[in-house]
Amino acid sequence: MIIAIDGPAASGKGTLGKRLADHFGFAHLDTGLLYRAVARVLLDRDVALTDRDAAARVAQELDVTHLDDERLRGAQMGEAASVISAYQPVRDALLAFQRQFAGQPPGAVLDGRDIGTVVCPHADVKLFITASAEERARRRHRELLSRGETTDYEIILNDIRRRDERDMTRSNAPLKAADDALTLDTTHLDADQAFQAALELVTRKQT
Ligand SMILES: Nc1ncnc2c1ncn2[C@@H]1O[C@H](COP(=O)(O)OP(=O)(O)OP(=O)(O)O)[C@@H](O)[C@H]1O
Ligand SMILES: Nc1ccn([C@@H]2O[C@H](COP(=O)(O)O)[C@@H](O)[C@H]2O)c(=O)n1
Repeated sequence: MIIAIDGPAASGKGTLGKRLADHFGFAHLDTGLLYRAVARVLLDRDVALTDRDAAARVAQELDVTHLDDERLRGAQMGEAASVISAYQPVRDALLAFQRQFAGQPPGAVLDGRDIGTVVCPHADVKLFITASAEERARRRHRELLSRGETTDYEIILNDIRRRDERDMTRSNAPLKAADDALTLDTTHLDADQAFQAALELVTRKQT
């Protein structure tokens, strides 16, 4: 069984994905980490993010066993990932791994921007998780502060808006809900309430 979760930055996709995976005993992949990992290698090597060929090469050679580096979760990496993820050769290079991951028994939960539309168009359940930009910025602000990053709420809000705009308007695999996705607005739901609502949607879809 495959559960595909898409949505804009900091909407809670990863949190939900992990909880759903734990609940069902499935594997979970936060696909944003793949793009963040490509960006990290480029930044570490001082390669310009505009160098599409270099980005594609890094994606082709990416070591997917090292996605637990805390640095990947920082604000700079999210922004850089959003730039290089617009390049089709980068996306192509990461596709096979994501599909292979999705195919593992007894099931998998993948979250990202194009899971229901491109990576797993035949997923059993597709969720599109949203929340207002202001609420998402509040969540990310809290998260970054707790991780020791000095950040300003207004800067985060602007970053989120810019990243959403870039992700939604790019020509390759833009962020959008699949036609058969179930949308869940979590603006007024805490993490537990969002999980319960998502679980209900998944269960209803299964029966
Ligand atoms: N419903 C919720 N209410 C409040 N906080 C939440 C909720 N869901 C997630 N969070 C918190 O918001 C932050 C962002 O959540 P998460 O990382 O799951 O979002 P995401 O959509 O996966 O983000 P990204 O697209 O950047 O990877 C985390 O600190 C998480 O603990
Ligand atoms: N399936 C995906 C997942 C992510 N991206 C891009 O990576 C950026 C970082 O993702 P996070 O989920 O970790 O915030 C994101 O802004 C997208 O540009 C993607 O294109 N496809």
